[in-house]
Amino acid sequence: MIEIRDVTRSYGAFKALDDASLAIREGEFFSLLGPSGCGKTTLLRMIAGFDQPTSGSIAIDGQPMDGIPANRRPTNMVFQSYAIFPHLNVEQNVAYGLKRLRLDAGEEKRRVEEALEQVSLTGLGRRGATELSGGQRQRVALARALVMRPKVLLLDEPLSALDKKLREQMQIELRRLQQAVGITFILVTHDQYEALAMSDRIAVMFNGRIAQVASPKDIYQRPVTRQVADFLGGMNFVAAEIVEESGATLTVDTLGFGRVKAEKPPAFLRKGTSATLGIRPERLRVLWDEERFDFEVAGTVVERHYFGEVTHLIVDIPGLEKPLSVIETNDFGADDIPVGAAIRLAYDPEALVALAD
Ligand SMILES: Nc1ncnc2c1ncn2[C@@H]1O[C@H](COP(=O)(O)OP(=O)(O)OP(=O)(O)O)[C@@H](O)[C@H]1O
Repeated sequence: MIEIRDVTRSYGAFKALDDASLAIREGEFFSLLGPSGCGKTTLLRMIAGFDQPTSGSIAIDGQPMDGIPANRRPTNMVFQSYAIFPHLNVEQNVAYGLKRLRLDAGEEKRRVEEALEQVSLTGLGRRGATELSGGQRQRVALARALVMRPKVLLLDEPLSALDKKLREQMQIELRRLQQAVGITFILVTHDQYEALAMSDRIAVMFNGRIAQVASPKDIYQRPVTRQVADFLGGMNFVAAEIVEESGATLTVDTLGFGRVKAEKPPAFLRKGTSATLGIRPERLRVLWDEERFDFEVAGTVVERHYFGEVTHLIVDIPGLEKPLSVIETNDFGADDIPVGAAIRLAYDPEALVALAD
């Protein structure tokens, strides 16, 4: 649907986007995720036609977009600062872009009503734009884009101005909306939870480069580099030495976990070189009393932090440079484990991922 091929955008010697290639599928909810300045808005603006690649090409629906201005592309953009017109009411705001299509009055009205219904604003059409909450204003901005029936809706941090609770509610609504209208959504965000919660697939970006493209689950559970792992929530890193490589499996030696097997990430990990293993804090489980597990590490609790439904334990493991971070639910009393306690932790070897540095 959208083919981005070897796209670079330079400002002088600086590359805001550096040789990015990406294929976004039709009907997909796709997110561009990364820290501030990584180039995600630059890429979105080039898809929209507000900016041109220095080199490389973008095609939408098989059509090369070189030289095609924004208003002739099958895309529509919703901005972070949802600039709706304060002197117009909701209906007029939504109908604004339709004017140049010169539809007859009945058809225009139908399309506006349909768009308002899609964003759950039915009945608020006559409301003044200034008489709306932040969430409602964001919906007007969405309706205004949807009413144009784009093939691709581009969203540049559309929820970042909303408070946390409303943002979470809008995330669910946006996802529902995308599934209902069935068009391709491309979202720019620096919020990993937002990307995980809404997307079919995510591209994680750093310094103008795409580091990984995968489903939320794969990005979270199978990050390919340390940087991706770190950006998407907590991760324990354990230094490892690669002793054997067979197909997709690596055998590595670690000080804390001993010799373990881990799935090989794509590219450049060779026998004899060092690597990093990663394991998420929630994939470590406290073993109680006589409970035994095939895969255990033993250590001492050095810190305990209570978070209501979970407790966060920091556990010092002999041989490990850094203590492990463990997140345990409180249903079995993890919140009662005292600092200084000797504990054992179970882990599933499948939860250990080998990461490229
Ligand atoms: N017109 C410009 N001239 C020079 N540098 C620019 C220009 N526009 C963007 N940049 C630089 O390109 C890099 C990428 O910017 P971009 O806006 O794409 O980042 P981003 O990932 O969207 O970040 P944010 O989340 O902060 O919006 C930044 O370092 C930015 O300073």
